[in-house]
Amino acid sequence: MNGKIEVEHLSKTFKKGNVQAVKDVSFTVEEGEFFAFLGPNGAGKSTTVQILTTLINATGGKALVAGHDVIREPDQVRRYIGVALQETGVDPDLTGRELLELQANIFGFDKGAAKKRAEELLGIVQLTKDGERRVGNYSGGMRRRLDLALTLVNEPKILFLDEPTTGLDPSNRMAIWKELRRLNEENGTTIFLTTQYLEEADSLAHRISIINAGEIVATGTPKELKAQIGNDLITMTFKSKEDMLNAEQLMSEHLGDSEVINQNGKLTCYVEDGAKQLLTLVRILDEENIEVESVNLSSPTLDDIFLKITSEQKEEE
Ligand SMILES: Nc1ncnc2c1ncn2[C@@H]1O[C@H](COP(=O)(O)OP(=O)(O)OP(=O)(O)O)[C@@H](O)[C@H]1O
Repeated sequence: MNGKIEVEHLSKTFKKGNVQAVKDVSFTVEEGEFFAFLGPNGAGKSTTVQILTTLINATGGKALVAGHDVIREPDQVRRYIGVALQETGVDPDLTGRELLELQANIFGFDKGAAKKRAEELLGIVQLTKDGERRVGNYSGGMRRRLDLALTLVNEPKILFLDEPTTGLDPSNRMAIWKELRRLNEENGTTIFLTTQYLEEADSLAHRISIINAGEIVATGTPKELKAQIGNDLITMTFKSKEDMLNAEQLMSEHLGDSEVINQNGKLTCYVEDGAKQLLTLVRILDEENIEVESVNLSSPTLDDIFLKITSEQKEEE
């Protein structure tokens, strides 16, 4: 047994609607690695998690989890993994403690051991004082923390988390982040996490793959990904839409088409020598009497990379 995830040319087409949700995806997650799958709604993140956790079958390619084939040896795979999916159906009438004890029973703990494990896990996810409340009355954040505790009952070697913090307030998000970091660092748990939040992937993961429309479009450490898009980022806003469109044209002529992105009323561009380019651009716009409202020069964040890669893809399509 190893704590690796090995994926080769994985594809999934849903017959219903003929949707190709995952297209020829390959990656490896090393034992003990914290890996994030980052992508927008509908990118194929949940589908990939469902395939890797044996809940649905791929229509092409191959995946090994903990050294076992997800299609031929699903029972072996399930022995070593923990899964927290986006929607979990639990009985709302049971208390948090009862649910944890039930889960421990399913994993073969006897009554005493199940009680002990439930107590430990309630402590880890800071739900000890809410353990006797019915899960139906838990808040969203409490539910997520309970979901995480449920996945930890059998001390999985590999943990799959599908958007574990979506919709949570900052303090609940921080509590989950802290626990995930601890599991990865202290227990050596391999973690595969999907997220739409760039700062989440940036802050937690050793490596990130960006997935868009079923395809991996970039992979690297957060630092490598940031380095991919050039040194500096210039952002400008304009007094009017007309000025913005004219500026877009002029800036594209100066910098080359692919370098200027028009998004949410702003123009952004990635350049090697930010300060020098900024002066040139302002001069060009001024000559044409285009009124610039604000100008900003900064280093790129993961957010910017994501925007750049996905907008390049849209252009290709
Ligand atoms: N059971 C299904 N039948 C048909 N199409 C599906 C099914 N499940 C997912 N899809 C489609 O596959 C694509 C990928 O969906 P998926 O849920 O994997 O994306 P996601 O990245 O997890 O998005 P989100 O962040 O919204 O959860 C979408 O177009 C979705 O509509």
